[in-house]
Amino acid sequence: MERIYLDNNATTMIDPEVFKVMEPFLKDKFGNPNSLHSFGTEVHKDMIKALDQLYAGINASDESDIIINSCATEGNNTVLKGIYFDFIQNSDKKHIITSQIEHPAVSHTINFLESLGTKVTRLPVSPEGLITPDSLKEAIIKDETALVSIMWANNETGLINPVKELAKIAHENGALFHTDAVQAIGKVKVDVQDTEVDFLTFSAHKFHGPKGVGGLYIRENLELTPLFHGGEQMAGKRAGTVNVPGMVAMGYAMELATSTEALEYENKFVRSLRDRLEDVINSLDDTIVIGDRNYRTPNTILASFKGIEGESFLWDLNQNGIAASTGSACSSEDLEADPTFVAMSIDADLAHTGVRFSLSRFNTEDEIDRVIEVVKKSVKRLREISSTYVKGE
Ligand SMILES: Cc1ncc(COP(=O)(O)O)c(CNc2co[nH]c2=O)c1O
Repeated sequence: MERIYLDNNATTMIDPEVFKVMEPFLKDKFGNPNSLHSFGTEVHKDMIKALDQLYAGINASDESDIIINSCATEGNNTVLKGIYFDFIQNSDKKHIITSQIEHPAVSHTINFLESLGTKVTRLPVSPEGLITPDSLKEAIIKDETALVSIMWANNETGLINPVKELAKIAHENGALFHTDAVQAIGKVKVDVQDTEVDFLTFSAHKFHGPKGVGGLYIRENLELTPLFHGGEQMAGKRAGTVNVPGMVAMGYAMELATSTEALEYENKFVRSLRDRLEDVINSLDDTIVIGDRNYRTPNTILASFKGIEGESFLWDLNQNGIAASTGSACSSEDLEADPTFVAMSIDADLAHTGVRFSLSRFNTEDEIDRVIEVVKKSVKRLREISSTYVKGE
């Protein structure tokens, strides 16, 4: 059976063209870039090219930093624990503001910092599922709030937060602004100069690069105590031998994912596939799609099917060769109601029925045609055998 992959918010396939660029650095060009001999120095120009691609991809200024690390989880920890070391522990600014719907890489790290004495405010989402500037204005404490950390786009709903406005409010009150942009890169335009964010994190495997490599953007004239200590790699900002194959691959993946043509393809063709599937889901009885599609990343649907446990639906889809998820794979084993649904005060029984479909540029019209047929049959079958579902109740 041909399998259909619709879980791209969890991870994406490496673009074959990216793999071609990466392969030599997994074979002949294996040198340690810190080595002074030719095996080390011969990879420098490729690393510089990769950095140029990353800077261009998010429109970072030459004076800013992009640190190559292992993933967005590391980047989020670096920012949050760096703020703890440099502000919470060593200044009058002891308050961090975040949201109730961050990925665990942010929320669990902030929970840990709270256990160490950090004052934390977790902003609720609006009924539309967004973090509003007004909610930040109410919570921020001038010259006491050290950092505001709000994700650019939510991994479960795809909903996009107004990071430019939120960063402005943070700066007006003497706070720095971090955004976890994992779900935004390659889907919407990410411009760190236009939005004036101070820290931004991303992972290559979310935009058709390899797993195990990510990036942390740090605005010019800012420094944080590093998470790792050791060698002098990344000018002492991130110790450890650089993952050259991953870095080179991530640079090219960033170029391919953020070009004007790529973003146009994502927001026209991929979105048209998403909208076609979403329209069919909306046509089914007792289903809801979370969030206004015009305020979501173009590839994501988080839908709730009354009377059908999310896990059961996923199993049925998987039996038909279709890969989706109940939300973040990091918590897909967790049957707790999806925090996003709870934060948006969606009925508890619906919160257990969330299924996320996340498309990519590698999906086709024929695939979506088959997904639509399977979804309609699965929903019908699962409701027929449901002991709780009564149409319209
Ligand atoms: C918003 C966001 N931040 C951070 C991460 C962590 O990225 P990593 O460090 O590269 O693992 C993810 C991964 N999100 C998901 C992983 O599986 N399903 C998801 O939605 C994410 O979606």
